[in-house]
Amino acid sequence: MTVIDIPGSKSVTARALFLAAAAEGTTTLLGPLVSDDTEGFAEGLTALGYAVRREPGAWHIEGRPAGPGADTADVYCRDGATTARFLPTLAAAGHGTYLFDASAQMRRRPLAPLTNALRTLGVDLRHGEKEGHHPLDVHARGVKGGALTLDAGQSSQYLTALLMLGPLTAEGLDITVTDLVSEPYVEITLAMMRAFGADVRQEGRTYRVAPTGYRARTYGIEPDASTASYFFAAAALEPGRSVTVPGLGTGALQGDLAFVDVLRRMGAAVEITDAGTTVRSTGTLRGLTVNMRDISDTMPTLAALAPFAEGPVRIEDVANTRVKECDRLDACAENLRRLGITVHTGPDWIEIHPGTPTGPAEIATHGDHRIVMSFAVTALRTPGITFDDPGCVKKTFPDFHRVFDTFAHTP
Ligand SMILES: O=C(O)C1=C[C@@H](OP(=O)(O)O)[C@@H](O)[C@H](O)C1
Ligand SMILES: C=C(OP(=O)(O)O)C(=O)O
Repeated sequence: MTVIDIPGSKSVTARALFLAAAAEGTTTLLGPLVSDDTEGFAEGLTALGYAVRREPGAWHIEGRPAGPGADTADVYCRDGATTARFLPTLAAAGHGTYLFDASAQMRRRPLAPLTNALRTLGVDLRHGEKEGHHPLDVHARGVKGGALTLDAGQSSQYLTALLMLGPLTAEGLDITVTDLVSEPYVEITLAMMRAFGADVRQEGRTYRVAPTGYRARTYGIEPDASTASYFFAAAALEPGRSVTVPGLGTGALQGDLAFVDVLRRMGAAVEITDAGTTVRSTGTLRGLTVNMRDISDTMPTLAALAPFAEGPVRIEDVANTRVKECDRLDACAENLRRLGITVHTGPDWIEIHPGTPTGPAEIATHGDHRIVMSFAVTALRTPGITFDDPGCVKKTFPDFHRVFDTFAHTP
């Protein structure tokens, strides 16, 4: 059995940084993810005038309940959608003029439902080049609050950003969603807001947030469940292998841990305890049809594992994976075909047929960390796989190649 220590969750670290910055007092985050996304978030906070002190294993943030310390700031959000969507929302609660920009891909990714909602709340917000996209200027003068209707059918991050804004408004916020993807990420948001002292209630499709502000605390970041999926998939693939990820067990916040239920349906042995999760190969990997709307960051992991299943693997309801770091449905199909695998795709689905992937082949990463980490699983059984941009794993797991290679060579 191999035990793998997975770095901290990107989603939990990003929320914790927002909540800590908005809280009364100084927060210490234990085990934050150190990667391009979360360093970009922390640097964005620093640019906005928050005091963030980073030491190995612990980040300390002095909260500013009244909003950013800077009157003006230029914030570069890099490639991280949590940064690009959460930070302008945090800044809106303060007083000042803040300019936000992001990577070329992040500029392409949608933002309009969030920025329109902020405008409905009275925030003076202007898009610099294209309506509904980065770059944007926020002329902040506090947010009164009120009621909103939101379409979060393309990204739950719009809802998360607005929920976290709620306690910082003068009168509170009621948000009614007409559509919602990636719902388990909203559960993370609600749990973490409450852990920082917020009063937020869900009544059907309406979320009611009271204007309480947040309280600082010491907060431990759990390992990243999406990152763990590559190791779980590798364990399910390799006869005789098993992997245990400590710290991701029954109490885990992240919905992406449900990826192990998909592996269980395919034939892997899965055990989830209070202490962690273990996946073991049984030598069987069945095909299946699975809806991954709730856990779509693990769609590429399953797609890359799929050729080794005994029957076709069909993944449904994942349209929003087309607006992530790349168009992930097309990127998975393109790369599987490069390996000689038969694949069909539709607007929101992909179907992968059993086959023996054959190299040599270069994987077109499209700068997407998840394409690299997913096809590293395929590469365990496919000699000759290389990546056109292996370094793009820095977005969430800079040390991925070393850790995965060590894992692959440990019996
Ligand atoms: O809130 C979050 O931390 C995230 C929500 C999900 O995005 P969508 O809601 O856009 O699917 C997920 O894909 C992303 O990696 C992180
Ligand atoms: C989609 C992702 O990231 P984000 O939307 O936070 O940029 C991801 O990490 O797979």
